[in-house]
Amino acid sequence: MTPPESARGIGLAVDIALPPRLAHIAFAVAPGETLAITGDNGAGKSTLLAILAGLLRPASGTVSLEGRMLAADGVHVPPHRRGITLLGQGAPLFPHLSVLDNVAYAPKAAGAGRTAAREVARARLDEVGMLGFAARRPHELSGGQVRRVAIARALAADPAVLLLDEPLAAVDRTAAPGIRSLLESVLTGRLALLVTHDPDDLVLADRGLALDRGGLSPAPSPSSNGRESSLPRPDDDDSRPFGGPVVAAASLGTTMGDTMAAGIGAGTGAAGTAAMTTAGATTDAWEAGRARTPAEHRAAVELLLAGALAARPTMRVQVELIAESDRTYVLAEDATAAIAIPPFDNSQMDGYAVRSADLAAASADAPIELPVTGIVAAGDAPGILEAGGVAAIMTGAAVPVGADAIVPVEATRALDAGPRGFAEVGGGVSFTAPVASGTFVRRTGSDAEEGAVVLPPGTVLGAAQLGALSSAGVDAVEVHGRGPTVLLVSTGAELQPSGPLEPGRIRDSNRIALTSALVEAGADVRARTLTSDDPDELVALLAEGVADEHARIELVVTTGGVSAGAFEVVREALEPRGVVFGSVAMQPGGPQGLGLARLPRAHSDDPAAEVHVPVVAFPGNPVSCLVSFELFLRPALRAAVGLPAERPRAWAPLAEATASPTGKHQVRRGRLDEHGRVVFVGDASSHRIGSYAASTVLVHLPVGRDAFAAGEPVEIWRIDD
Ligand SMILES: Nc1nc2c(c(=O)[nH]1)N[C@H]1C(S)=C(S)[C@@H](COP(=O)(O)OP(=O)(O)OC[C@H]3O[C@@H](n4cnc5c(N)ncnc54)[C@H](O)[C@@H]3O)O[C@H]1N2
Ligand code: MOO
Repeated sequence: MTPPESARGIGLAVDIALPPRLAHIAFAVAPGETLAITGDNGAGKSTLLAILAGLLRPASGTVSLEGRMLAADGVHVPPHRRGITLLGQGAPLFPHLSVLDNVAYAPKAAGAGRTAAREVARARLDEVGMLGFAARRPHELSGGQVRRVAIARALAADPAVLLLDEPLAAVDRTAAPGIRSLLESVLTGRLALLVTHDPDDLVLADRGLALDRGGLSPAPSPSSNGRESSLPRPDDDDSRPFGGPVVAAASLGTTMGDTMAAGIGAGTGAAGTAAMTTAGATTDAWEAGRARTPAEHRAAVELLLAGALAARPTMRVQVELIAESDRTYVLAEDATAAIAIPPFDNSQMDGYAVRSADLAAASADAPIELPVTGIVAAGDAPGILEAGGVAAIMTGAAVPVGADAIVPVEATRALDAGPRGFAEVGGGVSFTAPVASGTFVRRTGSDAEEGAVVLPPGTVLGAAQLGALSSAGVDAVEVHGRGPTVLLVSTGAELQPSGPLEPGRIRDSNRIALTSALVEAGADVRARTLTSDDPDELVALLAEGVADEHARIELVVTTGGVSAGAFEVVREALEPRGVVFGSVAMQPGGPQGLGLARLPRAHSDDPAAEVHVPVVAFPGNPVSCLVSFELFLRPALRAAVGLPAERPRAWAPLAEATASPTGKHQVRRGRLDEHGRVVFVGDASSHRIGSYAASTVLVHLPVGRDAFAAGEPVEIWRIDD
């Protein structure tokens, strides 16, 4: 595949503050050059690609391509007008399209007719070895196959600039060499950025830069692919193409990239399904003046928070402290057995340790009598069993060397019975049956071998897990730390935080409900109530909260003041400061706000000084804000601290017929009856927090339907765990 005409003469120049730490990075990529970017997790490599693709706005700085400004103060060329294609790590396929049409989507979006687009798609699918799967739907493919189709889709766009984020990471091992050589030919002479951990991938690049938390530096061993480009190249050390050294800019406080994530809904609008984010393919619904699907909005929230939530610190905690704590701890690393479980061969029964060969001829008619040569109690060091003798042994005691089976005491007869039916040392025991070697012996390491992984990362440490760690001699483990520190601000002049209610006032129940929800998702919460509809007061409160050195706020969540009323305090305060407000085609939770807010820096001598903080603005209705939290924020927060992101999901038939707004994905509250059918609790009104509290499931009624019949299966999320 040769690069398109449009790739000729292009150079990419980047000079930005990179979230989350706003390290100043500057570099250029020459026409035809492939630049590899390596470096730490969480340093911002994927964020950098998202900024170049136009999915995120840089907090400050410029991105230009062939002299054309793509991003600068006041400039944001949308993703589909950049001529840049991003193959992101997720790069999900459209679930409702065939493999062929998924790949044909890219050339079609670029203006090709259906037949021509499909022709291109077939060629690309052939190159990745997936032509035989053209008619299949994505759910019929393995993870590695999905990745190959995503690669084909990225290449089918034939972009002037290609951004590849760990392109081979999810490709099955057998297919990887073929895909690598395909990429090699695709990248030849094409301007590309390749983010990778895999040293083997560096062969694809002309040059490497390492990105760490401080910024960029030349990669330790920039590897050349040996290709000779006839196109002009930057200087060898051009991590500083603009003359100055690469410096880490002073942190502007808590930060994250602004976003107007491009998202393509799954078409069904099913809440919670990951949105498609393919730069170059589409534009953001809000930017186009449309409502986002829930999936699109979830993707936008996740993009906004990607920097704040990535690579959070982990910590080492004593197993004993975890057992005593009421916090939920999640393993961040493999826990490996320091000692085997069990640590030595031991008896599963009270009885006699024997050499099975000695009893081979035993039968009821011809019992074998053997002398007791010793007694082994649990805790005794293992002894030796000589041939022709047996040892009385207790459950959990070490099996003597030489013994290979245990016969329970009740299956024997002591010739001179001592205490509890056991023969005394020196007495005889009669055996009436042979015993297979290994019987009732708990072998060393049969539960976990020494050095084996007892529990993988992501394990929630409950009673059994902590017991296993203790058995395996693990005294301390690496666990996830807390999630982000969140400033939760509920707004509304009607709110009364405490005391007997005055006329027209209500309790600030969102503050209580969302504090609990955020804590359950691992966050640290600082909650405030703004009992005013004055935007300046909200800005002052936020600026003050974010400036608090001790709190180190990483995310602001607000409730209320986002819709169409006369006093929409959140919208009025934050719309001019970079937060974007729009609709999500769902009910409840229709009006939403999201973005990186530029706030005045409190206590600064410079009146122009700003801090930037991500803001997720939920509607004020109590059900709306909790459902919004469930769909948009909870998964990302929980995933960031290693907790299972999603609610347990299932399908269940409706016990009763219901109506739903056609143009919206509706989320209702319900319970399961004794036949496992969904019964609604309360109606769809979003003030009914009491009905919500009595519910055990959230019920999803997808967009595009206005009526659901009794007996029809619907998706439910369990919220009672
Ligand atoms: N003309 C229109 N009116 C409304 C629209 C619309 O599109 N056009 N959208 C409705 C929808 S949908 C929602 S949801 C709400 C969202 O409103 P706001 O986010 O602006 O929230 P408020 O107006 O401040 O409050 C709504 C509702 O919730 C109660 N509330 C607010 N905060 C709390 C709290 N902390 N604790 C308990 N209850 C709270 C508040 O008293 C209101 O009853 O707008 C609709 N209107
Ligand atoms: O969409 Mo509002 O959130 O009905 O209730």
